[in-house]
Amino acid sequence: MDGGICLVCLAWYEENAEWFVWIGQVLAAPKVGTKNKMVKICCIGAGYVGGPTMAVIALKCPSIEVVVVDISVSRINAWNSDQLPIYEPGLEDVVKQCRGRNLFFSTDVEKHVAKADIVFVSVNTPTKTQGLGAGKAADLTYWESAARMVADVSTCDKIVVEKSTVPVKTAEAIERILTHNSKGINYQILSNPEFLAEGTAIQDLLHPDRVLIGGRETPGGQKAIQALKDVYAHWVPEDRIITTNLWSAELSKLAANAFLAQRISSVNAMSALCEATGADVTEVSYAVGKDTRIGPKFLNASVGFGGSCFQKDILNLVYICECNGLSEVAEYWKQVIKVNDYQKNRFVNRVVSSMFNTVSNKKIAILGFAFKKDTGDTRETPAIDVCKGLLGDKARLSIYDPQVTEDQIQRDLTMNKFDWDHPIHLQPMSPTTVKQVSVVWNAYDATKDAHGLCILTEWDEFKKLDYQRIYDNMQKPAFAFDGRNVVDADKLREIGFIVYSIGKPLDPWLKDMPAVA
Ligand SMILES: NC(=O)c1ccc[n+]([C@@H]2O[C@H](COP(=O)([O-])OP(=O)(O)OC[C@H]3O[C@@H](n4cnc5c(N)ncnc54)[C@H](O)[C@@H]3O)[C@@H](O)[C@H]2O)c1
Ligand SMILES: O=c1ccn([C@@H]2O[C@H](COP(=O)(O)OP(=O)(O)O[C@H]3O[C@H](CO)[C@@H](O)[C@H](O)[C@H]3O)[C@@H](O)[C@H]2O)c(=O)[nH]1
Repeated sequence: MDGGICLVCLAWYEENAEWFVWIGQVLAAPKVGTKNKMVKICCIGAGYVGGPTMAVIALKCPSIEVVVVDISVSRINAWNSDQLPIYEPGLEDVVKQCRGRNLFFSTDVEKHVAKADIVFVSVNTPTKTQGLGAGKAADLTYWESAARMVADVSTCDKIVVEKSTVPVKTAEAIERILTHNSKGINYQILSNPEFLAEGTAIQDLLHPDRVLIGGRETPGGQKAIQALKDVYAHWVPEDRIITTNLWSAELSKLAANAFLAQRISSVNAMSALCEATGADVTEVSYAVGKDTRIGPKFLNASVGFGGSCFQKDILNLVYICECNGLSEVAEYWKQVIKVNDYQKNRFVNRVVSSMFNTVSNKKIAILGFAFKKDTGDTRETPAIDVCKGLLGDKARLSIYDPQVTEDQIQRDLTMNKFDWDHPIHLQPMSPTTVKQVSVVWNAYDATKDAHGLCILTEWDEFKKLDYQRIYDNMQKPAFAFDGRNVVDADKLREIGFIVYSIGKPLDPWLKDMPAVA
């Protein structure tokens, strides 16, 4: 009789197995964001992304407690002081409104991770410098150690959010680490890549074009997506919150950066052709960008793109393509970086060849060192390559940037490629200095007695300088090389400068100089 009942049950269970699995997953999904429970968010990594992103979440969600944790004591101390560790317009105001209310910065990583419902992981994911995939693949050491720590210390169910930019399929690896010894704790992994740009981070976070959330297509995964959506819904319109599967979200981040960087390399490639033909790259960009299918943004020719993301993420994409046997696709994206390197070299060659083929012992003023305006960030800034190129030709450099310290500049000019994003280099380094380099605190000191000046960052103040005063205090002939097309070249020529602007018809002086490779 008993056996008969069991058989009936079994048949019924088999018929409804899918339903049972669904119910099981819903019950097992992390109990996050349920009514009457204050959601606790912890973000691992208090850097350029973790700090501003969490500050905006805290600002917009007063009912959520947000703690940002980091292993770097100096960074956390700075976040808790009046001198925030990063410069971003509007950031200080947001932090001041929330810090101590529902926004906290701490080095007590384990304590805060243990209790959090949602853990964002926003640690650095630099390019590997050694071993398999060195120079291309993403180094996930910091991500992996963060994930292992989460698994070790967790005391409640968690949604773990990939905020860092990671290779596609990373979530699978993270899932394995978390669930291998889960001690009954349920984890859901979400991919929620960040699209903010530095210098406009707060505005980008307050008014994002889109928020992307990728998760598993299981009921548990969907529930986790909804919990994160609920956080963003405090201020982001629903139609801007896109949900996808995990791999689409991970890959979309790399794709977006590759597309953006590709536009810059395209316009920079055109700038070389403009110089050779007498076309003007600004006019070409304007005409091309007027096509609504192309659009006007991100078409400014420059000395090259910089920043911690574009090169790293494209190299990562190239590596993933190669690993998947897609060598033609890998080659296609590699070209974006090759053109960027070409553009930086072309600029250095132009400076040297214009100045009688040598800058040895000549003073060159470098105006701007950050990778773009409104940030003090120098990671992968084109200024590093340009300065190293000029130093290679034995120039003496006098550098001015309104937001970058002497210590940072010296460190950047002595560091090896790809080393900058590894935590050991976030610590103070031995005071090796490049003797041919001096760092000054205004553009007039930098240019005094200089043979030439190079504008490498588009800081607004460089548009408004008194170029007559600068010219009067420089050696003659006085050269101006505008790597960002910020100055009025005609006005400078009237003053007496010999001017080079990226992608513009060449000054007669430069035309007569030997061809630039
Ligand atoms: N900078 C940007 O504009 C930007 C924008 C979008 C995405 N991203 C991506 O976001 C991620 C973070 O970038 P970032 O610019 O904020 O980097 P960052 O170097 O400024 O910050 C990362 C922080 O993580 C900390 N950290 C590393 N391992 C840790 C650990 N195990 N526990 C605790 N803290 C740890 C480091 O000390 C550092 O302070 C990267 O993957 C990057 O590609 C960056
Ligand atoms: O028309 C342009 C636009 C930008 N740049 C240069 O490109 C680099 C990158 O600029 P930007 O993209 O504005 O700054 P990032 O902070 O590096 O932001 C990029 O990288 C982030 C990290 O992944 C992403 O989140 C952002 O969406 C993406 O724009 C800088 O050197 C700019 O000067 C140009 O040369 N020409």
